[in-house]
Amino acid sequence: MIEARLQLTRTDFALDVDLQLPGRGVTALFGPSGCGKTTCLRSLAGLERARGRVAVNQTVWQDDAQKQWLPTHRRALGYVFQEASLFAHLSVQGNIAYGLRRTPAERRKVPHEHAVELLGIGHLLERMPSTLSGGERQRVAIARALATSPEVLLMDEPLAALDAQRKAEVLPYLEQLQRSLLIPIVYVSHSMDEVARLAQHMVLLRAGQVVAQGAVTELLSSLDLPLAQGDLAAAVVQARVQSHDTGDCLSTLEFDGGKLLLVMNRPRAVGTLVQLRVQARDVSLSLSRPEGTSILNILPVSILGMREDGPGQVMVSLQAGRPAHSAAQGGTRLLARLSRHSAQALELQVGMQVFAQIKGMALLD
Ligand SMILES: Nc1ncnc2c1ncn2[C@@H]1O[C@H](COP(=O)(O)OP(=O)(O)OP(=O)(O)O)[C@@H](O)[C@H]1O
Repeated sequence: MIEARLQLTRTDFALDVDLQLPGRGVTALFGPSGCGKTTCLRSLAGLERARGRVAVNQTVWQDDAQKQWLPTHRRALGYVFQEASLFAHLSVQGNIAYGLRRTPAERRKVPHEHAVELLGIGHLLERMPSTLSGGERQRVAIARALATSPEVLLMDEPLAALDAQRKAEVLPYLEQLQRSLLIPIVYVSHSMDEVARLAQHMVLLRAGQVVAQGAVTELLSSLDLPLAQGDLAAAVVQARVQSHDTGDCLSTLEFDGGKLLLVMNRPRAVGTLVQLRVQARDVSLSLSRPEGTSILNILPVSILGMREDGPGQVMVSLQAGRPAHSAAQGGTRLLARLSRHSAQALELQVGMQVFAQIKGMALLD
């Protein structure tokens, strides 16, 4: 668990946040350019001198009320910058060993071979940084940060300096880290695709303040947040591959709310976890189950909320798998963007059970 209360004032900017971040998985710091994501991350690391309190797993890194302050090198953290900052005069092996030397023996929990293996850089150990691609350099920088056995990994847009191909090369390693590490990762990004793919938790920042923090799937579909507004609004669905029909290239995916069918040219193994992005504009609603339609995915859903969304449009938040009034937790959130005319014609109301037709969805990988 990471708790941080941070305040910092600059001429044109003030950071004032109170964060409670889970002790596992990836938390994304998300928001528009200049909202304070990097400042927040640097303040957590002690690279900026914000006022307040920071505690990681009950270890206090900073508490101004108690006049406590640990400098960055005494905080058990790994920091990955946008551009990998490797020591040019040291080999890959030397760079990783440098991180290791910095760590007291009693704190070494991640064997250096494990960091090397997780990032797939075993074959690069003798190489010098100048001979590496951008993606490889960044993987080495992440391994070096991990080799220090941090209690938390702080990453500031680690993919931002990479082209699309390099990004695609590094992303699977980040996913792997997320799955196999027991430490939390705080990940700055302004790319919703990255957030949807990597993060389970999200802090939404605007002008130095927290607009909302919570599960990514919930924040994406909260009608009172800007993420669930406009033409690009989308929900993320976590699912598991249940079976694959090779004849039709059609996979059946199981999720908390039912089953979905997806044409997959490159089928994933049964049991694989996948994430799907379902755009609000690709979901339409009907009062009864449509028949004789080419649409593969039709789900019974209940209406959680509705909100005007631009001229003549309505955004509807939906719950698949559990009735809206059910006390049971769970189910999966979806969004549908409809014309106000249709919403009125169907007399849609909060709490109603309807059918969602999903015209398309994208696999996030
Ligand atoms: N060293 C600095 N001195 C003065 N102002 C700064 C400094 N660094 C950042 N700022 C300002 O502080 C605010 C927050 O910057 P920050 O870099 O944290 O935002 P961000 O959300 O990470 O932005 P981006 O997505 O563009 O990287 C901005 O208004 C920025 O101009």
